[in-house]
Amino acid sequence: MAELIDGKQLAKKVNAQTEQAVTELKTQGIEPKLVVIIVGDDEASRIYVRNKNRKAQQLGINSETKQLPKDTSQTELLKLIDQYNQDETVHGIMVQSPLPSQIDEAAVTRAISPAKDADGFNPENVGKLYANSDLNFPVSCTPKGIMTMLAAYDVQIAGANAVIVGRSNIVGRPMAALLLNASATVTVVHSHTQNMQAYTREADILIVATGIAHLIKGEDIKPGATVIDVGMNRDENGKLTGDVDFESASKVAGKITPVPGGVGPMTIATLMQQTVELAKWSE
Ligand SMILES: Nc1nc(=O)c2c([nH]1)NC[C@@H]1CN(c3ccc(C(=O)N[C@@H](CCC(=O)O)C(=O)O)cc3)C=[N+]21
Repeated sequence: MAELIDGKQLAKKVNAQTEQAVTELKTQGIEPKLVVIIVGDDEASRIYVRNKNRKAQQLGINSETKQLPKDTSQTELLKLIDQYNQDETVHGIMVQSPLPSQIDEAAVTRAISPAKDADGFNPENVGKLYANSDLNFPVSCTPKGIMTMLAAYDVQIAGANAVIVGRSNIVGRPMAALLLNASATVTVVHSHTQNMQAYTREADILIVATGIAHLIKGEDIKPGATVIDVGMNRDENGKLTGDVDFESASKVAGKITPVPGGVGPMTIATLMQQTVELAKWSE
């Protein structure tokens, strides 16, 4: 049986470090502040945002949620973002997905100041990630949190075959860049890939981020591989399940993340960590 990569437990450790960093910043007169903007009333979004606020409060991070009506225009949203860009008490800004159809997500990511980009989605920061910059800059929290998980569980990255299933801007692409920067041999497979299993079966590190429940089964995994499941799918009963069939996969993998209790808690912990980093870098 595979070793469990316990995201919930690791998130606690990361959060404890963040809390410590917040205490230190406050002695220098800096109070880290995160602003979360929600447009509309998506049920899942509200739950995530409530969890984020609770976590921020626990760690001493000042968090403000700005709830906007679902018919908010793009112009109004961009104007609000600009106000937060100018506000010196704000260190991190994020706009929760999904957004209503009248709003262009790419325009929103461009509008958030790169120095306050809590999600790391601004193209300037994405460019630094791809260029393997050694400057300080924020990175998408889910893949950044996964790198923390791999390090904490002593997963060898340099020279490993890393296969990423999914090519989203939020997970697949930045994950590929981070692993390449850490000297893995990186392959990205996606919906147009022919014979996906031929790739996944060669992966020493397999990251699955597709939104397709149970896409990856034990037979698709190289024995002993590290399997990271980014999926967050709700089944008919509202139960959370990943993109990996944990039952069969955990018999083949060497290390594996559960859902829930894997990548999810690390995403939030990384968002908190990154907010504090943004505050630190703003000095
Ligand atoms: N701009 C933006 N940035 C985001 O980072 C972002 C977003 N929009 N929109 C929505 C998604 C989703 N997301 C999650 C984070 C943590 C859990 C999480 O902690 N999940 C727990 C359990 C949750 C449960 O049981 O419902 C777990 O996996 O153990 C889930 C989902 C961040 N997102």
